[in-house]
Order: sequence, then structure tokens, then C-alpha cells
Amino acid sequence: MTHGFRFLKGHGTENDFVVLPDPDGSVHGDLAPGLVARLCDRHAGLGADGVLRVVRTASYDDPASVAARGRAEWFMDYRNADGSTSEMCGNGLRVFARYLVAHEGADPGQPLPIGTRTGVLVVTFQDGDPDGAVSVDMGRPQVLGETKVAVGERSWPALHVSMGNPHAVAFVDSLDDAGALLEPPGHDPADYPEGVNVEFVVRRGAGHVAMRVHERGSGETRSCGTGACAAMVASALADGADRNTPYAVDVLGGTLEVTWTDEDRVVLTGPAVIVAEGTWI
Ligand SMILES: N[C@@H](CCC[C@H](N)C(=O)O)C(=O)O
Repeated sequence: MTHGFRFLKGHGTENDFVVLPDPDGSVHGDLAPGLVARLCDRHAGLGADGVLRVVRTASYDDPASVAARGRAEWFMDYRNADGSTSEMCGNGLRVFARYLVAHEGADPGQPLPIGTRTGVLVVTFQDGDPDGAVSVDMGRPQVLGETKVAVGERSWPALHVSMGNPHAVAFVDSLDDAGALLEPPGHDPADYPEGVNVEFVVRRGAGHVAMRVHERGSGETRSCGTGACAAMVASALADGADRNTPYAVDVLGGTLEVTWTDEDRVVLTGPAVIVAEGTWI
């Protein structure tokens, strides 16, 4: 269906998403990339960094959705603004969970497992408050070695971190060093054959960093949950920080908290809100 369907709009630290309810998979089928791009267009559409299609695992035949059946009722079918898919979206998952509590009867007092292309991840609501901060156990980070990124004539060493999706984390002297970020930063295609999300990070103090991000498939965004996790992992390694030390990660749209636990899991916490609902005509 390309007309007359319901949508909602939400964001997590201003990483914004169009939410498409499609519980039994009958509204959007395979969700055409062209429709995603039209929805996300900031001039001719609703405007967003990505789309979150809300579909039951039982009603979607993507292999990751099939694999999640029996462990998660819902699957986050995430798309970037250009219509491409990604393995994972940390802020999107927090907004997705907010939608499930507000509109699909999910219990904010219980851990909420959600299927994603990177596996089933568990979301919790702080103090069981349906309007409270939303945390996701993002799983184990993979630190894959040194790489390099470039903007124009400038280049920086970077750490290759996977949070299910690919990241390059570069420490810079100033967040302005990355310039206008209108184009994807240069990167080594041998390290990133499917493209990369690039974080430019500065230190603000002990356990406190700030970053800008250029997202694969969406351009510069005001926040990126997986990017904040990758930035925290790179910072904690560089700092020699103890596990379970929470880091504040400032993004253009607010602040996220990221903790790398003793169990080698990364927990992402922050606000997530639904701000509007309507019909695409
Ligand atoms: N904004 C997201 C990441 C979305 C996917 C990314 N652009 C990619 O292609 O991997 C987040 O909050 O993690």
C-alpha cells in the first residue's frame, strides 16, 4: 500500500524516525526503498533519518525475523533514509519500544525482547515508567582493528568497531574538524565493503565524550545510538577504563549514557519519544 496508511513520528536524542505500524505485514509487504526515501525526504516528505516498520516476527519472512520467532513478538524492520537496510539502529530500537508500550500494549515493567537484523535484543524502561528513559542491551561489541577516515584533505586514524553495524571512530581535536560533513567521509573499502558510519569524537572529561556522526545511508544525523556505543568502546579502550564505568556521550541532539559491562555487553540508555501521528495520503 503506498497511500492512506498510518504513520507516527518519533526521535531519540533527535535521531528521528517515521514509525510504520504493520503488525501482520499486510500494509507494506517488502517496503519499497523508494517509499522510504519519500517518507524521509525533509522537503517533500515527512522528514526523518530512517523508518521503523513495526511487524510481528510471525508475519515477516526476513530470515532474521524468522530466527526471532518464539523469542520476540515484534521485529524492527529498520531502513535508512535512502531506503537501504542496516543490521542495527540503537536509537531506533528505543523509539520502537516506546511505540510498543504506548500503542501495542507492551508492559514497561518487564524486559521487552525485540527482533532485529542483528538478533534479539532486550529493552528495559527505567523504573518500569512508560515515559522513562529507555535502555537497550546492545550485545557484545567487536573491536576489529585500526583503520583510517578522511574528510577533504584531512585524515585521521580510526578504530573499527562493529555494533552489529559498521563504525569507524576517530578522535579529533575539535568537532569542527570534520567540516560540514555533506559527503560520506573517505574510508577503506577493504575494511568496510558495505559502507560505514563514522564518529568524530572529542573528550570532555573523565567518562565524558562528545561526538558528531555521519551515518551510512542517512548523512550527518543529530545522534546515533550504535555510534555512541562504538565511540564509548573506543574511548574506554583508550582510557583504560574499568568495565561498568558509565560514559556520557554528548551528541548534537542531547546526551546518551553508555556502559560496557563486566559481561562484555554494551548498554545504551537515553530518552525516546513519539511526537506525532497521522496518515500518509
Ligand atoms: N541511527 C542509528 C544507526 C542507523 C543505521 C546506520 N545508518 C547504518 O547504516 O548502519 C542508531 O541509532 O544506531
